[in-house]
Amino acid sequence: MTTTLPQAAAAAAGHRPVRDVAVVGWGAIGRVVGTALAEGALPGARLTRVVDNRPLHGAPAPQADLAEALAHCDLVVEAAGQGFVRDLGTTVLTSGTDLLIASTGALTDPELAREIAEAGPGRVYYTGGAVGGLDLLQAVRGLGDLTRVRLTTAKLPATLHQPWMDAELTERLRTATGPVEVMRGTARDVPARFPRSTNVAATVALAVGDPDRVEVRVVADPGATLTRHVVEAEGPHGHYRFEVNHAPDAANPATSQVVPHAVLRSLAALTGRGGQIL
Ligand SMILES: NC(=O)C1=CN([C@@H]2O[C@H](COP(=O)(O)OP(=O)(O)OC[C@H]3O[C@@H](n4cnc5c(N)ncnc54)[C@H](OP(=O)(O)O)[C@@H]3O)[C@@H](O)[C@H]2O)C=CC1
Ligand SMILES: O=C([O-])CC(=O)C(=O)O
Repeated sequence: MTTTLPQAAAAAAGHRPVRDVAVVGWGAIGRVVGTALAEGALPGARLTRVVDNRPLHGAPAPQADLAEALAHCDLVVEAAGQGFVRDLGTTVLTSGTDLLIASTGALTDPELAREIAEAGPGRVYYTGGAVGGLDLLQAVRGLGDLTRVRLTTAKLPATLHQPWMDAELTERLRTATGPVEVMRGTARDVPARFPRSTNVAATVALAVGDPDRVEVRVVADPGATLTRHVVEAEGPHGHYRFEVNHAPDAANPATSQVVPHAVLRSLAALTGRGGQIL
């Protein structure tokens, strides 16, 4: 059994402290992340509690409410949805617990973004999730502002249907035989309209530093058996294009299969594991 030492003592003894992790949201992302942690996939982290709206059977750690989870962890992985970040993100941080967020779309609300940024002593982190190239876009900002940033997301129509859509758009999605543009906007307004499908826009905005600068197109494509995200950016020092095509999760095709593995990669960095590309 691994023993957790207090951080300072562990550092003095040359040991890396083991992070106690609670996963909130036991769905397409949380289930893979939590199972991997419980199986010891990440030596610097262990699963201590699982939080979900529904009663769980066979989870590899005790199910708990958030208060109990916070008493048994020093890091919460949010894999629940934007609502959790909005309602309970600051609760996690003010308890002194770090928070790794997947539902970055919640941060497009400027007031919440400010509250989360100012809350502590816990620290907030964001996973890159389904998009890549964010490290480079952040680095490029050191040379000056990007002048244009665009994200095009194409997904299967059923994953993009929303309660606010009118009958005509709903019918166009249902009967689409080719790509249908369902929204054009910015990373400020798109993630709130597609809360389970376009957090990537908000994540690109976090890398770029400005949600209003990121132009977003959301396309429903019956041929998109792979979910596609294309990030294009340009500035005085160069231009950049990152395209990813992901297999969707079988049970929840709104989410790409790679996302829990992006979360695990974020966790590996948080545990201070060497040999990481940061
Ligand atoms: N950054 C990125 O690239 C991506 C981010 N995401 C974000 O991650 C979230 C989770 O994705 P995914 O795992 O696919 O979603 P799933 O719907 O598969 O799983 C989410 C689980 O969390 C539960 N849940 C929701 N709200 C709460 C809450 N407040 N407290 C406890 N449990 C809760 C849900 O229960 P119930 O269904 O009963 O509400 C469900 O069991 C998405 O909603 C999205 O915001 C997703 C994909 C990519
Ligand atoms: O998983 C994906 O491809 C993207 C996604 O759902 C999101 O950004 O919310």
